[in-house]
Order: sequence, then structure tokens, then C-alpha cells
Amino acid sequence: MTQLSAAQNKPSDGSKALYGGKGTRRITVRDIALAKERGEKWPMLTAYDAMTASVFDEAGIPVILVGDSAGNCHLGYETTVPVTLDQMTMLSAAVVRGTTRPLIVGDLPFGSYQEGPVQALRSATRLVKEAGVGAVKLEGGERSHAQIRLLVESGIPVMAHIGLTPQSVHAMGYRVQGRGEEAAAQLLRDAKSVQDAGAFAVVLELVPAALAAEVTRTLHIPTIGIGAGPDTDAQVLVWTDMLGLTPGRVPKFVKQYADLREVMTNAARAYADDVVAGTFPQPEHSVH
Ligand SMILES: Nc1nc(=O)c2c([nH]1)NC[C@@H]1CN(c3ccc(C(=O)N[C@@H](CCC(=O)O)C(=O)O)cc3)CN21
Ligand SMILES: CC(C)C(=O)C(=O)O
Ligand SMILES: [Mg+2]
Repeated sequence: MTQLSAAQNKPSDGSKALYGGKGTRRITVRDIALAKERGEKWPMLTAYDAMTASVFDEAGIPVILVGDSAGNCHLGYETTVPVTLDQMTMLSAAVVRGTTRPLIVGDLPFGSYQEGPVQALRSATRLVKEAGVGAVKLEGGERSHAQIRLLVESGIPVMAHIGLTPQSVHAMGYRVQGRGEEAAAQLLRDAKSVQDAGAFAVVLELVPAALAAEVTRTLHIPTIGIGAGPDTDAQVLVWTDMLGLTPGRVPKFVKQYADLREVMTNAARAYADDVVAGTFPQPEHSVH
């Protein structure tokens, strides 16, 4: 085992960076903290299954979020609201099994932590013990302070999530947050509150770029932006959005890096055409 060297300010496995580093052991929240000190930007992606997660591991993605966006991106619901803790436990366990290097963060679904800190600890404990995640994420700033505090005191690293919090869609819609003086001040209070509660990082969703930059300068924990401009410490995207697999509209902050829907549709049609024409299977696909 190599020792963590705070003096050299490097990840403990000797690799140079979260992304592009060569280490094979799991990335920890300590490595994430050191990246902010180095001023290093890093990428996060969601994943909901072992196979997709193994691709992102191979690509060097250092942090994978098993998002409750699995609700609309993997399970066919309209929103994230119906997703259950049982479902998140199963999907998180698959992502852990499919990876060796990335830190796996399990999203706590709606209804699994809002009752209070004790419920939050019971839910987070399932993701840690049954799925094997290295951290959990929950939505809310000041309103989730007590939950974050108890989880952190209990030894579970917590990623916070403020700005647009999709589990509250029925109350807030999918609107930009932190616009105007009052709302900006509230977002800053939320950011400081989750940091004070012990969160190791915070997602800023759909907030004005200048405000996200201010939060990033103010906090000592890393900020992870989604629709929050270029000046956060990290970025996150939903994997089916950036690879062109999400059915229907995607948020305008998404950059699409591939069109997997087209690739898969063409492949399925080519296979179907072969079957109908009798050109698949060929002798090499048969046993004799
Ligand atoms: N496929 C997918 N991608 C996501 O990024 C995502 C999910 N699902 N599900 C959970 C949450 C919900 N998110 C959303 C959903 C909708 C908008 C949206 O419609 N935004 C408008 C802008 C609204 C405004 O300007 O006020 C847009 O057109 O992008 C944004 C984020 C982000 N998360
Ligand atoms: C969009 C990210 C931050 C998320 O919470 C999810 O994918 O569920
Ligand atoms: Mg989520």
C-alpha cells in the first residue's frame, strides 16, 4: 500500500489526477478533496447498470452517480418521484459490481430521508451495506442539514444537491433556481449549510453561471455543476442524455457526444432484415 502524501498533495495511489490517473484502488472522498486543492476539474456521469458503469470506469471517469434519474432514464417513469430505495439498492449494487476504480455515489430517492435524520441513516445504511456504495447523495440545503450531519457523524460520506431539486418537481417545477437577489442569497445559505453539516461535495443544478462561480469560490468543498456554467469544480451529466439515448427532449444544458439511439436502431434493423431475409445465421454462426 502506498501512503497518502498530503505534502505532495497527490492521490494516495501515486496517480496524478482523478481523471487520467493510473490507480486501480477505489477513489475516496479524500481524493476528491485533494483535487479541489490542486484546482483540478473532474467529470462525473450517472450509470444505472454494471455494463455501462464498466465502460465509464474504463474511460477513466473517477466518480459515478447512481442517480434517481434512473426513474425516467432507466425504469420508464415520467419523473424521479416514484423511485424506491429497493430499486436504488439493486441498481447501485450492480454499478459497484461493474467497476473497480470510481467512487460510487448512491442517490437517496424521494421519501427515503425526508422524515428526518434517523430515516436518512437507515436508508443510507442500506446503500452502504447492501450495495457497497462509497457515498450517498440527497437533495436539499438548509432543510436537509440535520440529515447530512447525522450521516457524516455515522461515517457515511454525503454529497449534497441544491438549486433545482427534481424530487420537488411538484412544488418547484423544472425551473432555474437562484435568480434574483433573494433567491441567490438563499442558494448561498444552502451551500454553506451543507458544507457546515459535513458534506464532501455539492451538486449545483440549473443555477446561473455567475452564482455557481461565486458558490465555488466561497466553499472549500468541491461544487459539481449541471446546467450551472463552466466555473464549478466538476461537471455531471445524465449518461443517456450525453450519449443520445434518452427518449424525447433533454434539458438544454446537455451536450450530446454520441447518438447511441441511431446506432442501436440501425443495428436492430440490420439484424431484423437479416433474419427476415434468411441471411443470418451464416454457417460460422451455427454448430455442426
Ligand atoms: N434525462 C434527464 N436528464 C437530467 O438532467 C435529469 C433527469 N433526466 N431527471 C432528473 C433531473 C431533472 N432534471 C431536469 C429536468 C428538466 C429540465 C428542464 O426542462 N429545463 C429547461 C429549462 C427551464 C428554465 O429555463 O427555467 C430546459 O429547457 O432545459 C432541467 C433539468 C435534471 N435531471
Ligand atoms: C442529475 C444528477 C445530479 C442526479 O441527481 C440524478 O441523476 O439523479
Ligand atoms: Mg438525483
